[in-house]
Amino acid sequence: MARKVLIAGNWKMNLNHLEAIALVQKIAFSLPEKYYAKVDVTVLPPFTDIRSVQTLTDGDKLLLTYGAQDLSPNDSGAYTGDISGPMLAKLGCTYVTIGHSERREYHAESDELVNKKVRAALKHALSPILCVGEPLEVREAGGQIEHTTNQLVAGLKGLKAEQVKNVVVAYEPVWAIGTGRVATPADAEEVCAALRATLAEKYGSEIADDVRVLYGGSVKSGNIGDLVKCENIDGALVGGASLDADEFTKLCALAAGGPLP
Ligand SMILES: O=C[C@H](O)COP(=O)(O)O
Repeated sequence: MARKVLIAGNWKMNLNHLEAIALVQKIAFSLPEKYYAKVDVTVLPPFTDIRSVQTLTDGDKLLLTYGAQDLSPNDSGAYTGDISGPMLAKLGCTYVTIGHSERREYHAESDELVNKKVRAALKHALSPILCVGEPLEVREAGGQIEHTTNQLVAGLKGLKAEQVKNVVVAYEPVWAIGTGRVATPADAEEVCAALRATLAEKYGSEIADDVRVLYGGSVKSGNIGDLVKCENIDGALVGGASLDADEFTKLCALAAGGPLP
C-alpha cells in the first residue's frame, strides 16, 4: 500500500482568472519542489480560470496539477451552460470533482447523475473526485456509514475494478463544510475506513488499497497533520483554506510531513 497524499484546493465560485494566476504563482513560489515528492497538490478553480492556470503551469513547468469542479455527463450537444469531459481533457485537467454536496443540494444532483458524471470523467481520462457525506440529521441518528457507503456504491455503479482504481473518494460531512466545525480525526477515520472496506468488498482489496480517500470539511493547517496520520485518510479536499496562498502552502507542507517551508 503506497498511497500518496493528495491535497485538492476546491476554490468553489471564487477568484477570476487574474486572481487565479496570482494565487497559483504564489503557491508555486512558496512551496519548494521537494514537497511534491510526498504530496500531490492540485487546484480546482472555476471553469473560467482553467485556461489561465493551464498556461501558467505549462509555461513555468509547475509541479502542481489542476482540475475542474464539475462536468457534464454528455460529450457535446445542446446542453446550454454545461462543460464536457473532452473540453476539460483538452485543457489538461487531471481531476474533476463530482457530486459535491453543494451540487447535490443546489442543483438537485441525484446519485444516478453523479454516476453518469463519474463515467464521463473516466471516459476522458480525468480522475473523478467523488464526494460523499452525510447531513447533520443523519450523523445525529448515527447513520453516517450507511449513508456514505450507499452514495459510494451508487456513484460507482457499473464500473469495472480497473476503472475504480482511478477514482478519488472524498468524504465530506455536510455539517463540517464551511462551518469551522471539523470532524474529529476519529470520526473522519471511521467513515473513511468504512468507505475503503466497501471498495474492498466490491472490487477487491488490491483496488481498495490503491484508491485515495480524502477528508473534507473545515480543513486547515492546524488540523491537517492529525487527519493525514489516520490510516485511511490520504489527504484533503480543502475549501476556504485553499484561497489563501500562505495557509494552503502551510497545509500542503504539513500534509507532506513538514517541516514548514
Ligand atoms: O470541497 C471542499 C469542502 O466543501 C470543504 O470546504 P471548507 O474547507 O471551506 O469547509
